[in-house]
Amino acid sequence: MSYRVLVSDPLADEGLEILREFCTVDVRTDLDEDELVQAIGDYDALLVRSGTEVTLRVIDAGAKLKFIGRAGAGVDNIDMDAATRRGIIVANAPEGNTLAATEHTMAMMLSLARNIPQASASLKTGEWKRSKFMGVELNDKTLGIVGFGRIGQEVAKRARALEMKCVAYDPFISKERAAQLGVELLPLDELFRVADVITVHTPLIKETRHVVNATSIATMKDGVRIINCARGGIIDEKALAEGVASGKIAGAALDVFESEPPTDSPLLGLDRVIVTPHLGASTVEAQKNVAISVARQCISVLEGGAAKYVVNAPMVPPEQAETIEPYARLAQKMGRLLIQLVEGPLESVEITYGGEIARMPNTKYITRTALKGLLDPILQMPVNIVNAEFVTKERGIRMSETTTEEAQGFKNIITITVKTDRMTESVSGNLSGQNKPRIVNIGGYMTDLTPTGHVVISRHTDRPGVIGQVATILGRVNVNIAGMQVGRNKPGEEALMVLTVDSAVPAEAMTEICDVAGIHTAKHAEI
Ligand SMILES: NC(=O)C1=CN([C@@H]2O[C@H](COP(=O)(O)OP(=O)(O)OC[C@H]3O[C@@H](n4cnc5c(N)ncnc54)[C@H](O)[C@@H]3O)[C@@H](O)[C@H]2O)C=CC1
Ligand SMILES: O=C(O)C(=O)COP(=O)(O)O
Repeated sequence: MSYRVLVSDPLADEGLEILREFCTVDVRTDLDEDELVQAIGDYDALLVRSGTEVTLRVIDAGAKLKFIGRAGAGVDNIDMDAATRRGIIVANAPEGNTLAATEHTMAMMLSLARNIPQASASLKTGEWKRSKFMGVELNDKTLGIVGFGRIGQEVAKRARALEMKCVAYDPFISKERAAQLGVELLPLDELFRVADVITVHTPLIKETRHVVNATSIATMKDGVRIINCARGGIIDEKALAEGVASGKIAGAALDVFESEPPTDSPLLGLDRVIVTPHLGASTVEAQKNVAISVARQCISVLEGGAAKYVVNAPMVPPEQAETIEPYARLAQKMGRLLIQLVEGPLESVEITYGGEIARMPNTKYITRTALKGLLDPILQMPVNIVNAEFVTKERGIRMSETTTEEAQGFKNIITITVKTDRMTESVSGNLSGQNKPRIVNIGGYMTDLTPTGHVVISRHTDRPGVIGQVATILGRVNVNIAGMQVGRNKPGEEALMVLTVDSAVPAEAMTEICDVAGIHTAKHAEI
């Protein structure tokens, strides 16, 4: 059991059992931030729910951390930039608790409409007040759904069954998808104007912070009811409390809060506000689902594999992996070759996808592996698929990815061009029959190189005697030449020579080769 996993929020036994088969697992749900910072250095993975703030300090202290798993959907409690910079894979379990959160939302809406929590509490104190708890029907009312993703859509299906009219706002969902579910997409301001009940189901991001605020509340119907089973912070709690206190808002149902647990929130003192302590995902079924999902992803990542729901790196669906992976491996080798051919700090990297590969949806993934190939050999920190783009940008290296139909006579071609403060170099590669990787062009000269092992790549004046001298030097240091290719554009001008050799070339021999009359540049590279 070489891997150690820290579980810092309650996780269902079904997940813990899977983890324990492969790892040493510590469940410690009582740690504050300082204690977590103290402890995390010993662990390869951290699994959380919403109760743990995975801050920059925690991530920085997690020297061995490779994986942070969120047993649930929302990842706003994890410092994503910090994890990404460190190359730590963050994954969640976004599907496992959708129905639990949906059903909780429906329960909240029905409770709001019929004052069930208040009536229950009143009766338990010995009262019998039937007129005080007069409710409203949901039938025929308009439900406004802000955020029409997994939960928003499931809520809509159930609200339609209650014969509510459903309208939704989500800038990333098509009208057609909404129409299939009998839902009309509206601009947000219009949704706020027409809805009798508003429920929010977005992630908490800067665009959604306080979307329900004093200004938007003023545009809503008098007597509107508002539900938040998504994230505290999507609704401005102060504005909500004022709206409820003034009677503008007939009631609010909250499962989540800006600060959890909410201590001195004015909302807790209002009769017309019903609350639950972040119970949206708290069903036996959902907890089993999310625990199993993160446990499996955790083990897969620790064993060098992929995670299904990575949040901070491009994901390749399993059915596309077979096509994409060989290109990713080629691009990584091209990056690795290029970095050994150039001198000086990198200024820009340009990656062009030509031919059929240009139409594939996962070029971002290939780009990151190319960047890993380029940067991993020269940086102290490990560069991987998670942090490759982040590290590139952080180092001020301009990066561009272009796609074109033009494939220079091949079916597919990838070209990587790098500029440093003193030179430009490019490498093109493709996959030939049976996905065999080839380097087909270096710096504008055609080649046909299998990218493995040691190579010497030189530019020289195309005249008799130069190649012979290089071969003599290599012979003298006992480096066997396995293959040779020379490319030139015109006789007598510059030519590019690629020598595949069976072992590394000593530095002194490379210096000697560079000094041969007629040699312009010469580099040894291991691909
Ligand atoms: N109370 C609880 O225990 C639970 C809460 N949640 C929370 O519910 C929320 C929704 O979860 P899912 O439906 O699973 O996520 P999802 O990712 O399937 O859906 C979120 C939707 O919000 C949309 N969106 C993004 N930016 C938007 C914007 N600016 N305006 C409007 N819509 C925007 C996205 O396009 C997406 O369709 C999340 O905040 C999640 O953390 C989820 C599960 C349990
Ligand atoms: O999945 C989510 O986004 C949730 O909010 C559920 O939170 P929890 O795992 O119950 O702390």
